Amino acid sequence: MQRIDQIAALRAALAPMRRAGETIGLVPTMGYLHDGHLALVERACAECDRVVVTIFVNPTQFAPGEDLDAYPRDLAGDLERLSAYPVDFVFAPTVSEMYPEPMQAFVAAEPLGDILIGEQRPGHFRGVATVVTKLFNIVQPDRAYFGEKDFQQLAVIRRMVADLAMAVEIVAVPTVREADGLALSSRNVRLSPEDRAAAAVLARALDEGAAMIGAGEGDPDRVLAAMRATIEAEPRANLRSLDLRDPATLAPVTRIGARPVVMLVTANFGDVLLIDQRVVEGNDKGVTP
Ligand SMILES: Nc1ncnc2c1ncn2[C@@H]1O[C@H](COP(=O)(O)OP(=O)(O)OP(=O)(O)O)[C@@H](O)[C@H]1O
Ligand SMILES: CC(C)(CO)[C@@H](O)C(=O)[O-]
Ligand code: BAL
Repeated sequence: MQRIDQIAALRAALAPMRRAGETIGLVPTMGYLHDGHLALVERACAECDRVVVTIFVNPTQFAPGEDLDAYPRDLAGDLERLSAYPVDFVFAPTVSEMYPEPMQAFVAAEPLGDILIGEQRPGHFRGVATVVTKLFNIVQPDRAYFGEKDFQQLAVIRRMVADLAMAVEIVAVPTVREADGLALSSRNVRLSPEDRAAAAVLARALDEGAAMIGAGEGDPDRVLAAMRATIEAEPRANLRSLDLRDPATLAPVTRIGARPVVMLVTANFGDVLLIDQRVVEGNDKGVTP
């Protein structure tokens, strides 16, 4: 495993591999790696001849006042964790390597990036779409791996790749969870012990919604009301958003039927914003019991 921090050096190292017909997998991350990231790495290693993991806390996806400075970082620990996998390159550029000059070209992710989390974090998905495009241009991967936990991010990237005819296959990896259901996230480390324990309520609410839908509930408002009550019963949770949407378009769903739906939640515990999601297959009853 080779650590590279220059764009030109990574391109030079990958070029002969690409010419030799080897497939290249890309796992973009912001570091502070946990088992969720490692599930992406493991999948990439299983499916691609060469694997590049990128570690870059991208400033352009953080709005002023967000947690850019507080975002956890541990490059030495990340390299140690990655050394257990057959990763070829860890690309960990500095901000000035990625953005040597103020940017004048961006990838807009609209309107999909303006709704839901985009309303809470204006400009976030423009920053994500732009840096992911830049990473795609640097690495030119055959496949790129993203977690379902960041469900809207995955939807934005899929649309970007389709709309702009990017030659990369997007692979979605299921969310890895703690024993109590909490989705692994780099930000979990910033939770107080009390908030960490309380945060499991998000996964419990998602389970509850899934169970209602599985039992035949067809009214999204009833599902969301039950989930909201569960989350609001936890005093440490500050619910920011709770939505039930079409997984492909993220459009609101008025009736749950045979088609899958996705439940999306964001909540603050202290100043830490957590997100979670769950896709449910829908039900063929479409009735409110
Ligand atoms: N629990 C998880 N299971 C599977 N994939 C995950 C999980 N958490 C993050 N990922 C994926 O890892 C990639 C890098 O994510 P990132 O570095 O932002 O980590 P993160 O833990 O999501 O951080 P944060 O939630 O604090 O933003 C993304 O594609 C993300 O969806
Ligand atoms: C995809 C990504 C690495 C872009 O900075 C980031 O948004 C993340 O870690 O999910
Ligand atoms: N996992 C998404 C990156 C962010 O929160 O900025």
